[in-house]
Amino acid sequence: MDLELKNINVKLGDKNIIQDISLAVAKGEFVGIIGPNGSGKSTLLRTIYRIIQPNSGIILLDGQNLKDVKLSESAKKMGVVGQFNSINFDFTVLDMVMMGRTPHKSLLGSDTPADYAIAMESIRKVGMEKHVNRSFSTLSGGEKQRIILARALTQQPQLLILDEPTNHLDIKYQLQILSIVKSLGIGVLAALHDLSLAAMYCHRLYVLKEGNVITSGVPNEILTPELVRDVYEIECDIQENPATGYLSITYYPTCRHA
Ligand SMILES: Nc1ncnc2c1ncn2[C@@H]1O[C@H](COP(=O)(O)OP(=O)(O)OP(=O)(O)O)[C@@H](O)[C@H]1O
Repeated sequence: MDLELKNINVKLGDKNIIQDISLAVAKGEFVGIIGPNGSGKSTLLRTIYRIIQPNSGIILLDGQNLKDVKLSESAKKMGVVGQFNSINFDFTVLDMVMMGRTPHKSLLGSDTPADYAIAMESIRKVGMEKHVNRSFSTLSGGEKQRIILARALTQQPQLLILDEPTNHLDIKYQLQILSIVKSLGIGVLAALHDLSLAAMYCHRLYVLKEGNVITSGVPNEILTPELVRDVYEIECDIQENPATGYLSITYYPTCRHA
């Protein structure tokens, strides 16, 4: 499943938040969106998963205008891990993950053993199998994040939209979650804050500043100290590790400590 955005504009209140953004995610491609706080990453993703209506522009899902696709149909195809996952009811971990099957069911459809098997496999993938009967609300922030990802995996989506999926996670789970997502081999569009991880996992990056894409391309080609200075207003050094090929980024403090 591929995703294409053509000239998307989003205005919230009296402010143009997203300005004429075009981007594409091909089948099997892991695409990152980076940019400073308030640059419009979440707004763009929320527009794609239909919480926000664009003021103009077209979103195509496998060539079909998203406006013409029923919400229930796009929910089958698009899995979402959003930024805030507060819930008002107390569910068990298993209940929470089983919700991922909902788009695939008819109104009164009941859960089948196959649904449970898919949910358990997703819980195992995120390393939470010991906690299936726990109350979701008692989990730590990172554990909740892993369960929300397991719910999205249970949906068996063809496209995943992730808004800072590694928020709250320790480094082991940051690497694990991004590796799991990449191994799915489906299209992924993820807003990421950590530039080293973005460079390590993403096939391509779009760089947002004040609601505009200022550049896009292969991480090792576009991530330069000049770009980081322009976008984040900080100095850094970027080297490619000759052994791994991964980028190593050293940030310089904005003021020296005594
Ligand atoms: N409903 C709204 N009304 C007015 N402005 C809004 C609204 N929602 C978001 N904004 C503004 O839009 C801008 C972009 O916000 P957004 O959350 O998309 O940024 P972001 O790049 O995801 O930021 P962060 O890295 O901090 O999560 C911000 O200036 C924010 O204050």
